[in-house]
Amino acid sequence: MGIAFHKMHGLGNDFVVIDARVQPVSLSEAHIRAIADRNTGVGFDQLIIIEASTEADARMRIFNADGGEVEACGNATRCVARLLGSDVRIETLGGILHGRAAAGGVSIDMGQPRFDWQTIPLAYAMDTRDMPVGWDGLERPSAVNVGNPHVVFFVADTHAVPLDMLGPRIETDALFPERINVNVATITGPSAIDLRVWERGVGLTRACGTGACATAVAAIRLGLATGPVTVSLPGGALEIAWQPGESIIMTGAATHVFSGEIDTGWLG
Ligand SMILES: N[C@@H](CCC[C@H](N)C(=O)O)C(=O)O
Repeated sequence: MGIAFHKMHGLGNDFVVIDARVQPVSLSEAHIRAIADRNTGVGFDQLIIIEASTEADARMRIFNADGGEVEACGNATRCVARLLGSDVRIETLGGILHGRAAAGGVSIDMGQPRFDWQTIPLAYAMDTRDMPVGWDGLERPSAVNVGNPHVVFFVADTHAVPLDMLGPRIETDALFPERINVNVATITGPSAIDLRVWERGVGLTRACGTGACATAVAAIRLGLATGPVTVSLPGGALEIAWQPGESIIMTGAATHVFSGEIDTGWLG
C-alpha cells in the first residue's frame, strides 16, 4: 500500500500534497529528501501535508526539498485552498490564512507583513527598509517577514544577477539566524515588477508566492511601486495588493496536475 498524493503547482513552483486527514503519514527528513529528488524520487519544491485543525478548516504543514519544515508557502496555500473548497481557512505555522476562489485562480489573505529586525529575524538590529549590507554588487536590500523570512534586492536587470552563485551565500549568511529567501527584483513599470527567487531550502524556483508578496510590499514601502502590483516570475504572474497597515492579498493560478501513489517499500 502506497501513500496517495496530489501533484500540484503554482506557476511552476511544484508540490507533492498528502492529505493526512484520510491517510496518516510519518515521514523522516531523509524520506522527504528522497521523495523530493527529481532523478530518483517524485520531485517537488515543497512537500505539503494537510492535517485536521481545531482552529481552521484544515492545517497545512510545509517542508522544503531539503527536509526542513517552514512557516509559509504562498503558492502551495493557493493549491491547498483549491483542493479544500472555494472559501477556506487554513492554519499554518505562520498564522491562519483565508483562501477564496477568484478570477484568475485563488486569492489568499496572507496577513500583515512584519518589518522589525527581531521578527525577520536578523542577527542584530538594523533598518530593515534599507539594510546597510551587500554581497558582491547585490546591496542595500529590504527585509520583510510574510510568515517566512525574505530579503529583497532591487536591481537594474534581475536576469543579469548570478543568483545561483549569490543565493546560497546570502541564504546561509550569519546575518540570518533562520536562513533567508533571496529575492532579486527589477521595477518594470509603476505597478509591475520582474522577480527571480532563490528559495531557502530549495534553490532557484520558477515562482515563489511569499517572495512576490515580500517584494511587492518592499517596493511599495520604498515608494518604488504603487499597488496592486503585477509580479512576473519565470513561471508566470501574481497580483499582489497591499497598503500599509493592511493584509497582503495574493491572487494567482493553482494547478492540479495528477494524483498518484508513492511506493512506501521503495522509501525503506
Ligand atoms: N515556494 C514558496 C515558499 C516556500 C518556503 C520557503 N522556501 C522558505 O523556506 O521559507 C512560496 O510560494 O511562497
